[in-house]
Amino acid sequence: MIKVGIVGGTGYTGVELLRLLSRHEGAKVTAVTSRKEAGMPVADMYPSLRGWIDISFSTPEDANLKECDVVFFATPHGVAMAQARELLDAGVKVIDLAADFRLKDPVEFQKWYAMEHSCTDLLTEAVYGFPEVNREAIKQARLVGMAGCYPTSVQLGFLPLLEGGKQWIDASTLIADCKSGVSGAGRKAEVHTLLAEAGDNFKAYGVKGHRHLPEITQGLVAVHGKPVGLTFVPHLVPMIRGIHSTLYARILPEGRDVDYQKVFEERFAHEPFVDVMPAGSTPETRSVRGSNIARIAVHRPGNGDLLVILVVEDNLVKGASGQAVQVMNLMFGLPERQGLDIVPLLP
Ligand SMILES: NC(=O)C1=CN([C@@H]2O[C@H](COP(=O)(O)OP(=O)(O)OC[C@H]3O[C@@H](n4cnc5c(N)ncnc54)[C@H](OP(=O)(O)O)[C@@H]3O)[C@@H](O)[C@H]2O)C=CC1
Ligand SMILES: CC(=O)N[C@@H](CCC(=O)OP(=O)(O)O)C(=O)O
Repeated sequence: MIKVGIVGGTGYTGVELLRLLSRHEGAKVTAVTSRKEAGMPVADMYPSLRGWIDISFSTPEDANLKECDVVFFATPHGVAMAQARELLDAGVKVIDLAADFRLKDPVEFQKWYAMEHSCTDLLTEAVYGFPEVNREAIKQARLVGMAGCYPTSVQLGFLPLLEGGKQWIDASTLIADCKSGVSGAGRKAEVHTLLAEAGDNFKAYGVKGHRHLPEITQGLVAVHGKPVGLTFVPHLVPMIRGIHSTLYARILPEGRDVDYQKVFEERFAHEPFVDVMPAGSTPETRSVRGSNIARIAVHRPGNGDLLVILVVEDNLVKGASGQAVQVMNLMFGLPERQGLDIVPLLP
């Protein structure tokens, strides 16, 4: 049984890890931290976990994290990089849900996250937590920087079109028009996520530049092997969970005769958590709610030169904690689907 520690167990991704791991037959949560709620039983704060999780929050100092086999950081950016070295030296594997180990270039990290990277020596070793591209590297990794929520959906949608340097679409004019539910902003109190601000409202943000832009670009360039130009516009929509990404790509003459439905179906045929829907489908965020599945539909309106790819995921599951459990399974040689065979929740 893998002993799991979670730093930041009171936040939305932390409690989602607790929910998923409570049913995992190969792993047990032995330590979970909160600075503000230390001493409180997890089930007192989250009664949905009564009968499933029987431990209390500890301070990060008291949590005996070095006795775990793996520690998840479900914390704000900057926390994992301060503790990763010590845990790795103690033989503990580390999975960071924040962005500390996503960007390979520390200068880019400082530019987008407004903080200096405190352990740049680990950036080379860290593996990007995106199984559909990095599965083999993840299996060997001690340290994984999980893909972000928007970056997971956008990269999944563009992957089959760009991988291996394909020249079917104009890679310099990609567009990702993305919408997220408010749980994407975390549980901390902020004015813009109040019901009276975010409810019955729909707005774009980060249009000038969002911190996920360099992460998505880094990933797409790595699979394409050539420069990529992306316009990424996130929006906040009045729902709790879910991301809906509408992606646009201009087809080049070389790509006019390609059967894109077939390309997507073949690319993801063996992926346990990516569902390519039948031609003409319009996936809904509620069709993946609570599950680790991303659903994709490919459209070519009027059989013209523009491809429209629709991707939905649950930001807290495939966009965060579910994908992190998928990565843990790979790192420990467990079946990839273990603990993640979940039917989405409707309505
Ligand atoms: N929400 C989402 O959809 C997604 C989030 N992520 C990333 O996951 C991480 C967590 O996000 P989310 O769960 O939404 O955040 P929340 O704000 O909901 O929770 C943050 C958690 O971290 C703890 N924490 C805060 N500061 C520190 C610190 N300095 N040291 C130790 N613990 C700390 C908090 O508890 P306490 O203060 O009591 O210690 C709390 O449990 C973030 O980096 C986020 O970017 C990734 C993908 C999707
Ligand atoms: C709605 C909302 O605010 N979403 C967050 C992204 C979610 C998140 O926490 O980002 P990571 O995946 O990088 O961890 C944002 O735009 O900053």
